[in-house]
Amino acid sequence: MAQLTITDITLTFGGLNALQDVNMTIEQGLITSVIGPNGAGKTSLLNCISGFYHPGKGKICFMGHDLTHSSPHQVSILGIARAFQNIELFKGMSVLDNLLLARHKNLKYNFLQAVFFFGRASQSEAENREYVEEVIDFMELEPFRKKMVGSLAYGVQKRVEVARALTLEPKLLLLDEPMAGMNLEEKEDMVRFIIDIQQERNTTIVLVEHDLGVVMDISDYICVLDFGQLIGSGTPKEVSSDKKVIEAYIGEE
Ligand SMILES: Nc1ncnc2c1ncn2[C@@H]1O[C@H](COP(=O)(O)OP(=O)(O)OP(=O)(O)O)[C@@H](O)[C@H]1O
Repeated sequence: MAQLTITDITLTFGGLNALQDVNMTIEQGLITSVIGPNGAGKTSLLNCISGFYHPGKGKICFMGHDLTHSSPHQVSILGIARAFQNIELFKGMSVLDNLLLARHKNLKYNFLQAVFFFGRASQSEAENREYVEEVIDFMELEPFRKKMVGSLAYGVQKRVEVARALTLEPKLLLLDEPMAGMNLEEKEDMVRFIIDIQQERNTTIVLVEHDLGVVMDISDYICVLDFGQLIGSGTPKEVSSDKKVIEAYIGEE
């Protein structure tokens, strides 16, 4: 079943079409990877889905909601979370505090209840903490929970970035190069986490990743962009034997 449909979107910067007439369907529960050479439009696509950019033309629908012109906050409330290519964490705060802060949007109490910390305020706070602790456990971040994010190894920071997105209880998780700059062991760990997020948390994943070995291994479906246009899509097997794709991208590797 389609969870997200992208219909004919075009995004222009000055005279440059970062995305041109792109159509894509993201199926619920699957890992869909978006690949393409540098500058192909992959991050621009994630920016359109997550409300940071608004396409000049076309439509983006998520579970029946038109989010073409929604803000990042509205998109996140609908159940789409994103882990950024450049880690977007507060480096001077602990892992636990970063995750609690991200979860802030779920607080369900008014100003008075917050000031006196009664009723819904204390209950909501307890539920948030419980959820964050579960995410810490799931992402195996227990040894780092009180550590400042800035003091952690890069691979662990990337894992915290994914955990931050998970605290929003996403139905759709957008991962922008989650393995960039990682060593082999860190990559293997991240691959395992991505598969667990899909299978155990029943979360749809859109993955932008340059490591084609990883992409071919874990994707259910692959979309290939080149100069802002969708030039191919299909299963890893279909895409890897698509002549146009080989010419534009895989042939370069
Ligand atoms: N804010 C912006 N202003 C102007 N041009 C932009 C902006 N964002 C992206 N672009 C341009 O749009 C095109 C697509 O960029 P985008 O970052 O989406 O590509 P990408 O496939 O993610 O590349 P990479 O793999 O290098 O991250 C590029 O030519 C880029 O220079």
